[in-house]
Parts: sequence; structure tokens; C-alpha cells
Amino acid sequence: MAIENTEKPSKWAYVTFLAGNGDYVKGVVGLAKGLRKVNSDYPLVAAVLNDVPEEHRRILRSQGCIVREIHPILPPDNPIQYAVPYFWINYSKLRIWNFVEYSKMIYLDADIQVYDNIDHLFNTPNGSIYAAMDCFCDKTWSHTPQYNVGYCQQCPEKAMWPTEMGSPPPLHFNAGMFVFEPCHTTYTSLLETLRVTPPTSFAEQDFLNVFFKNTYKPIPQVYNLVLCLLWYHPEKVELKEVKVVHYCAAGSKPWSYTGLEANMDRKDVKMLVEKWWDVFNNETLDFKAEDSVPQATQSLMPSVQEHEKLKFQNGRLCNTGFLKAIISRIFGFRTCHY
Ligand SMILES: O=c1ccn([C@@H]2O[C@H](COP(=O)(O)OP(=O)(O)O)[C@@H](O)[C@H]2O)c(=O)[nH]1
Ligand SMILES: OC[C@H]1O[C@H](O[C@@H]2[C@@H](O)[C@H](O)[C@@H](O)[C@H](O)[C@@H]2O)[C@H](O)[C@@H](O)[C@H]1O
Ligand SMILES: [Mn+2]
Repeated sequence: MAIENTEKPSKWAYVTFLAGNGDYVKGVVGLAKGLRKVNSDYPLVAAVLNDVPEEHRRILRSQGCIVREIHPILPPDNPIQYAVPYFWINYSKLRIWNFVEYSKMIYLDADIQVYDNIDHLFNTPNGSIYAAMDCFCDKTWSHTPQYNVGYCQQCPEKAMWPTEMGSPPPLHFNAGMFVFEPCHTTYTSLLETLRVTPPTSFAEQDFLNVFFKNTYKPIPQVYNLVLCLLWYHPEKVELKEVKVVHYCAAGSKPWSYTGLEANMDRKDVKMLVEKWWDVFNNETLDFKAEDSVPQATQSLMPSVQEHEKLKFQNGRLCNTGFLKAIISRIFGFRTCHY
């Protein structure tokens, strides 16, 4: 259902999430430098919980981040076993849906690095959430039926889903990277739904997959290489094509990497961790005043592609939807699509 929303002119940004006073701040610094290295046209907003110390916020600002404090979102009180104990913190990610001064954002976990420009993802059609699929093969999924029958959405042909178990699970995206449209209506609906949704092992990732099940659109794995694909689905990975690496496998966070955990002694993992440090330690990528990203905004006038859609006949606009889009661009009306 499209809902009219009067907003300031559209603008786009990357956004990440930071909680606590630990080393994830290094992840955000690395991400800010990585986006600069690939000459992104858009700023990085850091949504920080109130427990992020001022010193860390100063560091992020010094790297050109737009730091915005958010209140935590605590899941319904339910003594469940999260796949990883601290996952309850991640529900607070949902606050980014209320960053409505932006019309489109690309969310990136702090343990993600961007090695190729992905600004073009801001041009994805509105009305969907875009993300890469996750993998069910890691032991963090051992509580699920798909893990126990050896089924993974990355290779559904390999271990067929047993017919006696009904239809296979719907496509499930990894919530470490997604393209979305902030919208107050969606935001309030997320919070209202969360209030009545019992938490599950993958916390906000599970919740977002259920909430957006009708508008989720998968994008290629090159936009979010969930690291365990390297050993569970090597046939799906062409490292030189990968644009975004997600250091989510246990032991793979570059800032705490020891090489001791399972698969962490792999050559490709070592190479990717070194690659992350090369960006992090590269002082030429530090923020300088001249770097300040001009707050790139969507052009008010239609893009060339949109002109293509416009078919004037006898001087009369025949695509009213397009007319609405133009008017909304000029007068700042935006519609929420979810
Ligand atoms: O102590 C923490 C835990 C998580 N996060 C943020 O929450 C995201 C999701 O957690 P994580 O990446 O560790 O989950 P994974 O992708 O490894 O499952 C992190 O990338 C950070 O952006 C954080 O800032 N501090
Ligand atoms: O709070 C739930 C988290 O769920 C996801 O992490 C998981 C998932 O990727 C599994 O498939 C992996 O096996 C596992 O290692 C990894 O931790 C997101 O990356 C993270 O941002 C966050 O949403
Ligand atoms: Mn992550």
C-alpha cells in the first residue's frame, strides 16, 4: 500500500550500526575508509547505541562518519538461546528505518568491507528490500530443520527438501547487508510487530526475513560474501568478482583474528583478513576536509532511464505514475512502499 509521505528532498547514504566500547569501532573505521577507497559518492552514517564512548564517536567523526545515537531496542523478554549470545543487541539495527531524512540507504554490518564501488545499488527500484542470501550449512544453524536434513538454499538441488516436510523454507537473506528505504510507517510497523513476535535464534535477521518476506529481492552473493560460502559452496564464489566481504564466520573478524578457529587457516581467509588490514592501515584513506562527500542527492529531474519510460503522445503525458514520481521529486513527497 503506497503511503504519501511529505519529506525533504531525497538523499542516499550508507549506514552501519555500532554497540558497546569494544573493537567493532575498528570495523566502522575500516568501512569508512573502504567506501572512500572505492570512491563512493555517499556518506556513511553510524547508528550508535548510547553505550558507545565519546572517544569512539570522535574517531568515527574524524573519519567522516555521520554519528547518530539511537536508543536500544530490546526484544520481547524470552529466555531463548540465540545462535550467538550477543545477537539480542542486533535488534537495535531496526532504528535505521526511522532515518527518514534519507530516501534510500545501504545497511552494512561493521564486520563488512566494500572492495568495489556499489553505489549503483541505490538505483534499485523502490518497493523492495535487496540483500544476498545466507547459507544454512554453518553449525550456527544446527537447531534448524534445514541443517538437519542437509538442505541449503545456496544449492537446493544438492539435498532436496523432503516432501513430507512440506514446502522448503522461503529464501532467507543475511541481514549484514541490505538496500532499503527508511520510512516512518514501516518503522512503526516493525516495532509494533516486534512487540508481539517471540525472539528466535538469529534475532533481528529472522525477524526481518519474516517481516519483508513479500518484498525481499535476492541480489548476487558478490554484494555480501558470507565468508562460510568459501568452504561450504566454493563453486559459488569467484573471489576476483566479489565486491563486498562479510567477515561473519567465527574467528574471522579481522581485529580479533588469530587463525585458530575452524577454517581460519585457509589461504583465502588469510588473504581477505590481510586485505581488510591493508585498507584499515592505509593513512592515505583517512578522512580529509576536501573528502567531505557532497551530500549527493537524487537529481530532482528524472534520470535518462526514466525519460525512456516517458512516452509523450501528442504532447500529452501518458504515464501518470511517472507524473506522480516527478511531482513527488519536485515537491518532496515520498511514498513508503512496504
Ligand atoms: O558488540 C557488538 C556486536 C555487534 N555489533 C554490530 O552488530 C553487527 C552484527 O553483529 P555481527 O556482525 O557480529 O554478527 P555476524 O554478522 O557475525 O553474525 C556488527 O557487525 C556490528 O555492526 C556491534 O557494534 N557491537
Ligand atoms: O543477529 C543475527 C545475525 O545474523 C547474521 O549472522 C549470522 C548468519 O550470517 C549465519 O548464517 C552465519 O552462519 C553466522 O556466522 C552469522 O553470525 C548477520 O550476519 C548479522 O548481521 C546478524 O543479523
Ligand atoms: Mn556481521
